[in-house]
Amino acid sequence: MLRLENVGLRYGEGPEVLRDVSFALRTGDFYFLTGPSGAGKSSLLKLLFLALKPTRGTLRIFGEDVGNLSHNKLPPIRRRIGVVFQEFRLLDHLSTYDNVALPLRVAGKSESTYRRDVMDLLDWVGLAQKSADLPPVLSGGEKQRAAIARAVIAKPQLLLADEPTGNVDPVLAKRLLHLFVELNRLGTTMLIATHDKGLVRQAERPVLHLEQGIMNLQ
Ligand SMILES: Nc1ncnc2c1ncn2[C@@H]1O[C@H](COP(=O)(O)OP(=O)(O)OP(=O)(O)O)[C@@H](O)[C@H]1O
Repeated sequence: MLRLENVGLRYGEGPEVLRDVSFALRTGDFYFLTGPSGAGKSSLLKLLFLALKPTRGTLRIFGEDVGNLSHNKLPPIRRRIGVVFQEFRLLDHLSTYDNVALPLRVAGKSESTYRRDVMDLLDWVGLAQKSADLPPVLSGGEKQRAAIARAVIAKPQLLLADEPTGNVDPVLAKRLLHLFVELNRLGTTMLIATHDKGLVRQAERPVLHLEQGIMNLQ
């Protein structure tokens, strides 16, 4: 479902921050992405979410050579991908409920078909009491859980998550891991960037490790 061959990335005229990265994910895979700060994890996730294009090499997602696709071909591919951004990117003028429901609304679903699912998911991530609140009054960990709920609500084919447990305590991290495992069991391919060694140990999934832009399978 996703294949990188000798992918390189540089920002402007700067040095390469990803160098000859090659790996493939098959449908149903569950990988962690680790590496020290500045290794290139977020940059790699941005490539996979089509926010950036490789400066060399090839990147295929869902069979499409996305490095060479025109901009108007990208949105339908993006809609098949759920993303948890490191900085959450919630919409401040929408309630927590409306933020989480957004991917379903954008997909043209009517509220009566998803209201129960959104409330159940908010309940699972411990935000049922906050469903009417706007993001600016949520704590960092609450925003993170809302961002995760929004990324998973539409059961995407691929989930990319950047430090999804960076702002929550170990008990909540375990609960969120359970959510990712369940989503993966239902067919979503997972790539989760994390510094959380406990999370990686508990999940017992393979690890892609980036170091100065070079990737190794651990
Ligand atoms: N927009 C940008 N313009 C120029 N350089 C950038 C940009 N974004 C990231 N970089 C550089 O790319 C390199 C990799 O950064 P990236 O954010 O991908 O690392 P990371 O592994 O996700 O780090 P962290 O764990 O701290 O989030 C760093 O040297 C960073 O300074």
